[in-house]
Amino acid sequence: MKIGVPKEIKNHEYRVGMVPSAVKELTLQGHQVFIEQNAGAGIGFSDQAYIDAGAEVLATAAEIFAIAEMIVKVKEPLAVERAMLKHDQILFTYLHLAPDLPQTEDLLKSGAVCIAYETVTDDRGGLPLLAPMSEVAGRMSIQAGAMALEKSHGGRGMLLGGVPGVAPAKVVIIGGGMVGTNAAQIAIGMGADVTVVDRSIDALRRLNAQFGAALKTVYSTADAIEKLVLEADLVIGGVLIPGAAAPKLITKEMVAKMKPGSAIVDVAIDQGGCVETSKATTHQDPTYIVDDVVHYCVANMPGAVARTSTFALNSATLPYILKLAKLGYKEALMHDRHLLNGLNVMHGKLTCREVAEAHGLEYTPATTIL
Ligand SMILES: NC(=O)C1=CN([C@@H]2O[C@H](COP(=O)(O)OP(=O)(O)OC[C@H]3O[C@@H](n4cnc5c(N)ncnc54)[C@H](O)[C@@H]3O)[C@@H](O)[C@H]2O)C=CC1
Ligand SMILES: CC(=O)C(=O)O
Ligand SMILES: [Mg+2]
Repeated sequence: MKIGVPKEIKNHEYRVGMVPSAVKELTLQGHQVFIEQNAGAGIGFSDQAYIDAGAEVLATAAEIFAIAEMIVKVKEPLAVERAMLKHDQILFTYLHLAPDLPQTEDLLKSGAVCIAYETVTDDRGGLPLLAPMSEVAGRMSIQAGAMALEKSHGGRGMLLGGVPGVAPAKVVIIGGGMVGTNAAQIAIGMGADVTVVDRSIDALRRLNAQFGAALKTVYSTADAIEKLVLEADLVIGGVLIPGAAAPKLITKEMVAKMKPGSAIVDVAIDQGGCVETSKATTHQDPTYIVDDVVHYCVANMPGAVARTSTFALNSATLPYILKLAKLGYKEALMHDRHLLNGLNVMHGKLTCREVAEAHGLEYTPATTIL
């Protein structure tokens, strides 16, 4: 198969869809890989490293989209990229379609076969292609929150761990999955007073077993969230209903009643955010203030630590890339129900129920059109 890897163009996005060693796996199996010039340059992968792995370097994204049967990316395609997609071309990347109608409409129009990393599932009920980036973003969320609490960023001027004789900051994490668990690990490590809220008792049980008395766990209700958020110095938003727009668990009224100078890091912003006052920001200008509360809502957090993130992401995606390249999308999807869960759009039809519901569009079960 001909596989194309364009350079990412989102603000401060230095990740790349494939590292040179992954390219080599593909070329050793007889596939052709085309990579855009300088696609990995931001994180130390030279064009020569890709050539040595057997890839061909092309000067522009247009050439990559024109030649490739499968496009492998990291972030959702921006409008200029969407315009280059072709009927029956495979697009394998993060999509986050539920909060993004313009992208959904463009992908439907393209006729492409769009498989979203974030809705691919596994046998243990996990999301194996979201997990590595949630680990990164969960860990980063506490760094970002610690900065937001500094006076110069609009925060209350608090150190997360406090010091002897001064109490630590209160960190409340909404959602105890991958993001929440990794946020808890770092916040506990920094000495903060940490509480995780989840609606899954199993998630709370797992967290309790992992962190013991260092972590408080609370069952998620609107009342519990309100009480905790009003006492919090830092709130981390890490909830997810796979494929769907994030539920707005923190209302603008709650935000208005939060302590002045407190901070919210809404990691769930890629699915629209779980805080009513959240709107997506960029690494260039990551925070803004509403009602004296600092909001950090960067939708591509792992892009800031792009080298770590690219290795972590590509280790997870490579087996699926190899499978799609070897079998083609029809056979690969028909033989792997977990990969099939990743199929969001195909030949002008919406095949992800949650995305269809989010936009009030027609849902077509993938098995009826494959
Ligand atoms: N901004 C960024 O750069 C990044 C954002 N993310 C996003 O972070 C979010 C979380 O991802 P993961 O942790 O991997 O998901 P996950 O599926 O591992 O965890 C989500 C948790 O939310 C819980 N939950 C759902 N509804 C809830 C409710 N009403 N109250 C409390 N808890 C609730 C679930 O029970 C689950 O434990 C996703 O939207 C993901 O796309 C992930 C990576 C990077
Ligand atoms: C998952 C996601 O949105 C990211 O890694 O940027
Ligand atoms: Mg206030």
